[in-house]
Amino acid sequence: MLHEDIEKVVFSEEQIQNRIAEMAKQITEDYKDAQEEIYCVAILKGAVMFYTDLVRRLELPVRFDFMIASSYGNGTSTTGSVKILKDLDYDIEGKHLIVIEDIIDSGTTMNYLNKYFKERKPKSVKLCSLLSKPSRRMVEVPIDYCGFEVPDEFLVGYGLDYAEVYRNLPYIGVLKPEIYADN
Ligand SMILES: O=P(O)(O)OC[C@H]1O[C@H](OP(=O)(O)OP(=O)(O)O)[C@H](O)[C@@H]1O
Ligand code: HPA
Ligand SMILES: [Mg+2]
Repeated sequence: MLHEDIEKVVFSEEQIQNRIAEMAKQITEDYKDAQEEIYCVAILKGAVMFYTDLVRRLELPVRFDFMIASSYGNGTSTTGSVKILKDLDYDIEGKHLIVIEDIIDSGTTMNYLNKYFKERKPKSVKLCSLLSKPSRRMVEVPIDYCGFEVPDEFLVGYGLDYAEVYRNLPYIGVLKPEIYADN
């Protein structure tokens, strides 16, 4: 039903948490002299776990903001069309923005959102993603802080879903092939 559906664990809870601690240290160092507060924007739902674990380790004054963007539906490849289901709460003009994502896969979502952010004239925008799957990239997306590069496998857990399930796993893994509806 949950753990039983996992074929293999790709990153354990401990590996994820250790890497997040390193990333948070780096970000804290990079922004320590920033005069203004930092706007940390989670791209939900996938980024929920990573966001909350990362921001609590940042030793910086940050503001929370959330966008909800969706493009995968119930499948394992992008539909190519990104829907914004919730917009930012704040006006980001002149602000430092750190965009926090769970995964950059084809790059479609972040390519779309990058244009959207730039139109709103922030002072700076950096992208922080726990995972990157470079072999699937359809459009180039520069990642400023990347947790792990992953091979071409559909991953679940730690925020990542298949058909909205498995987000609550504390680790990241690959499902057994028989779980996929299109098999
Ligand atoms: O680089 P891409 O190919 O665009 O894939 C990455 C995006 O796909 C996932 O979101 P999804 O649309 O599944 O929504 P979710 O966050 O609610 O799961 C993930 O959280 C990223 O936002
Ligand atoms: O590998 C993935 N797993 C879950 N959601 C995703 N969205 C893009 N890539 C993935
Ligand atoms: Mg998803």
